[in-house]
Amino acid sequence: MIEIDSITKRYGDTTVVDNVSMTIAPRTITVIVGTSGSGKTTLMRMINRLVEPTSGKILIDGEPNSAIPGYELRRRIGYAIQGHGLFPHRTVGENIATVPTLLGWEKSRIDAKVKELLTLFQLDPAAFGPRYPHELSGGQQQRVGVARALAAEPNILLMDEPFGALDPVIRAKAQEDLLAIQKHFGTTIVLVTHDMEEAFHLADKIAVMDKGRIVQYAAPEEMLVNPATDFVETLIGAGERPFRLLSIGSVGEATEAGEAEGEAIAAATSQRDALSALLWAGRDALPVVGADGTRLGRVTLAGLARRAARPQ
Ligand SMILES: Nc1ncnc2c1ncn2[C@@H]1O[C@H](COP(=O)(O)OP(=O)(O)OP(=O)(O)O)[C@@H](O)[C@H]1O
Repeated sequence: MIEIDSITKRYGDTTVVDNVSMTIAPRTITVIVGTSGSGKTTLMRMINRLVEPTSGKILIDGEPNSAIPGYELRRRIGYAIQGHGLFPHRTVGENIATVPTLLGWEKSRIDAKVKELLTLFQLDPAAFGPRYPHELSGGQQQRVGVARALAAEPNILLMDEPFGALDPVIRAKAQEDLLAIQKHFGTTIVLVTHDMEEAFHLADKIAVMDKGRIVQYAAPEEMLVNPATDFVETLIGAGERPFRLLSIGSVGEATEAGEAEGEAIAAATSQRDALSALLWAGRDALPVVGADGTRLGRVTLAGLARRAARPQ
């Protein structure tokens, strides 16, 4: 659990984060959105003390982060940023091993961890471990960046625009990977993004920042139905509301009994992408398959239309 208590950051006369309080529940994904310069990155960096607050405090599992030594913060809180921040002269394996090496883990334990993470991110350890970052695609580098952030088994992961530089197809895949990894490790994730679609797809809770303050901190559905201010409503995009609702849910949750013709959709796909696939295929229904390829039922236009309507 992360408890942010009346935290303020000033640079000279400028208040960048203004008396923010919020509690982030364990094993959830919290997404921070807001206009450029609203203080999102600064707020996040105060969690792992890359930025020291002017006033206020932050508790990590009940303990003030100011009382936790630096090496311990690095172990407990992973950090992944846009552009991956990989060390260019270290191999992929060495990059992932950075924090475990600093912490003095035994070599066999480090090697096992590197192998586990590369496998989890669908990168063959024998092929990718010895390569250098410039020998990887942008999407592969991004995965290595997240793998490195997870290497010391942190229970908190901070991510600053982690998918910002990726093209839409790889970005969607990276988001699915993140959801799977969050489930696998039970990590508490705080993620900053400019992309509202990404926010609605990933978040358990969304925090909207404006001029250093949190103007709304709520579950995505709640924010859609009851935006706290005009600013929040504008940010969500009123015309996008039905589609945002569909972004929140997976096809698995919308699967109905019955048969359908056409190219199957994976249960993990967002309902929004399923709607798009249905419209593009010109069909009323498409089959749904699980991760192992088994038929689960079908997803229908009518079913998705019901889910896109304003919640009662
Ligand atoms: N070290 C610093 N010294 C002075 N001002 C700073 C410093 N770091 C950040 N700021 C200012 O604080 C404000 C908030 O910055 P921050 O990076 O937290 O915003 P953000 O919401 O993450 O923005 P973006 O979405 O553009 O990344 C900006 O106006 C920025 O110029």
